Amino acid sequence: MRYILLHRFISIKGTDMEYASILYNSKRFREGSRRLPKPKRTQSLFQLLSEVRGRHLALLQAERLEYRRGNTESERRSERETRYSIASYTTYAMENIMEATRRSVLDLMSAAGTTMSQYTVATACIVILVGMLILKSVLGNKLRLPPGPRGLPMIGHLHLLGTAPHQTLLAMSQKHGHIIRLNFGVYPTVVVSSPDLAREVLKTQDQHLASRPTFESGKILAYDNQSTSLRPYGDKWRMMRKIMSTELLSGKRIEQSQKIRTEELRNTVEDILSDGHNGQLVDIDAKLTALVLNQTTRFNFRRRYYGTKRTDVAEGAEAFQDLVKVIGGTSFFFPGEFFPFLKFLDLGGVEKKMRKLAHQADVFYSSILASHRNPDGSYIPKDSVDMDFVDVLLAFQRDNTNEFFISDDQIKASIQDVIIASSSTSSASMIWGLAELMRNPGVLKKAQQELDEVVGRERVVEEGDLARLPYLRAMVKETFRLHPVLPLLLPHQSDVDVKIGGYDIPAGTRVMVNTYAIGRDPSIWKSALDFTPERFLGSSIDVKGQNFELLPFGAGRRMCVGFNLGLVTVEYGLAQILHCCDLQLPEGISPKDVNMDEQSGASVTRTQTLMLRVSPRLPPHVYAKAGMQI
Ligand code: HEM
Repeated sequence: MRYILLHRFISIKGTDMEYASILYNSKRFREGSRRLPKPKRTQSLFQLLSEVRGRHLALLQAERLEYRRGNTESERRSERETRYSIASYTTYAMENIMEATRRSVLDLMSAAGTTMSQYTVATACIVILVGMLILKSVLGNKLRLPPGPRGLPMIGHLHLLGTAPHQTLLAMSQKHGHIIRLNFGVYPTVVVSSPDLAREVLKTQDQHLASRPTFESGKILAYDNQSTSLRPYGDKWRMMRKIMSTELLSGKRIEQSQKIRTEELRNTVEDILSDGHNGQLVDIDAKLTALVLNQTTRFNFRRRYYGTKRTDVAEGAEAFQDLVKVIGGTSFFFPGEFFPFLKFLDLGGVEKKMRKLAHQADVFYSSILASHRNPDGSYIPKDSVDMDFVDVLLAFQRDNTNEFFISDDQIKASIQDVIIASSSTSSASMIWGLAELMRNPGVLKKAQQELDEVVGRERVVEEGDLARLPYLRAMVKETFRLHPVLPLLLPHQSDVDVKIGGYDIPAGTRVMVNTYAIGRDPSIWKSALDFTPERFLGSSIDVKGQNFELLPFGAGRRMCVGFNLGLVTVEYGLAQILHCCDLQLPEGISPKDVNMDEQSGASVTRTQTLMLRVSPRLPPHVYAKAGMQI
């Protein structure tokens, strides 16, 4: 406390407070200070203060540099140890400023009544000044925090969130306003729910809010939060993001991978129609999940792990499918995530389960890396069109001219990132779209009519046709509006004190944008809860992060790096299925009975599996021409 109060008059800035508390809480830091010699009695308060200030600022500067580099917590810790001596001196000096101040006061008292020396007068002035500054920082620095519901001691508002937090937060914003402040365990969190506030977070203040919180689950499951999506904002994050956007997700690479998308889609249509033969119900969730996972793993490391009738399913397919199922079924909600001081108890054994899962996943990622390193030490030539994402990362690792080294763990974290980020989102979006179409047969009919008019019935739809299918694309936007699969985006975190909507948001606050609430706001959207793609026809509203009323991929620095790929995957996938398949609800179920209940996991999905009757829509020779055996 003394450290923090003194800190405030040495350098009064939010981020510094965060660094200071990290340092103050470090055990080695405090131990170090005890080993240092006592201050000289002759050292004046002035001398002590200026020395402390110099050393203290050097330390803060170094700490800031680490933050800017985007180092994870363990990387920051190890670098901090090397600056241990500066840190310990600072604490030692802080302790002794108190001592010097006490001595000055005693001097002042003993000087009273006798001749006051110049030194005593100056010291008295400083003591008064320091006292005033401390008082100001304690009393005068009242923050204007956003409103919010009353929370419970310790747990804050965690108990209110339920199984679909975005819905609870929408209800709270209707009661308390478009910006609310909550505590999730020990973490203060601000949630905004209007386009204007979203713009402030993701555009105006983007620079200060582009970091991510440190997740306890990410420490275990994402190699100490080393994935692009979880890394703190800084140089290392920038480097990984650049590799992803230029090497993996550039327009050219997406175009080159069109063949993979087409082949996998045709396999899926074949599979769906074969399963639906004789009026059998088809598990659409399973088919679309397998589709996107095959597209993703082929695109990133040339393997496919799903497909019952095909021979090119890779070795270890069962292990991969099990892994995906376990990740999907694991709850990342555990007490240690919100109360780090309870972590050692591992209540419910969740942490133990996560460690087992992390080990299982690591074995799989290690095998992918091994298969990309030829036994004779040769590699796929740089700039070859056959290079996949893992090849690109390994080439980067070998190139020692780069500013940062990419470790194997970092590559594994990136493989996991692309698998989770691309598959769970794209398949869930397609399933939501199909469920809405089954609830709205008029929209389904219009979308299929457009396909027949533009593509006809003598060939199957191609990715190049999408530009000429405005209704289908409007239908996809409407799906994103009502069913954003990451409705709160990923949490952002402020790294300095900022203002949002006129409220003070102290450094270290987690900030979320409720795109679900924005998408359903009746003051923005007419008949907000109806599924009406027509609202986007002739409208300039897009999903590319420029229109803050529609943000399925976020906006700004942390916007989804794969949004182009995600969008084309969803549009092309839906177009192909709608064009090739006649879709019917199970007998006895009417459109209004289609259940739209939601559950939150890696992304927001339907609670019920979408089961449909499916039959061919096109003449048999068209499927044969496209290489499908129907
Ligand atoms: C329909 C499909 C997709 C949707 C709806 C979606 C949505 C999102 C959203 C909302 C975010 C968080 C933005 C924020 O925090 O402000 C995000 C981040 C991310 N997405 Fe996607 N995404 C999709 C597909 C993909 C694909 C195909 C990839 C490809 C690899 C991908 C990779 C990522 C990554 C790496 C991040 C983290 C970016 C960062 O923190 O810098 N996503 N996505």
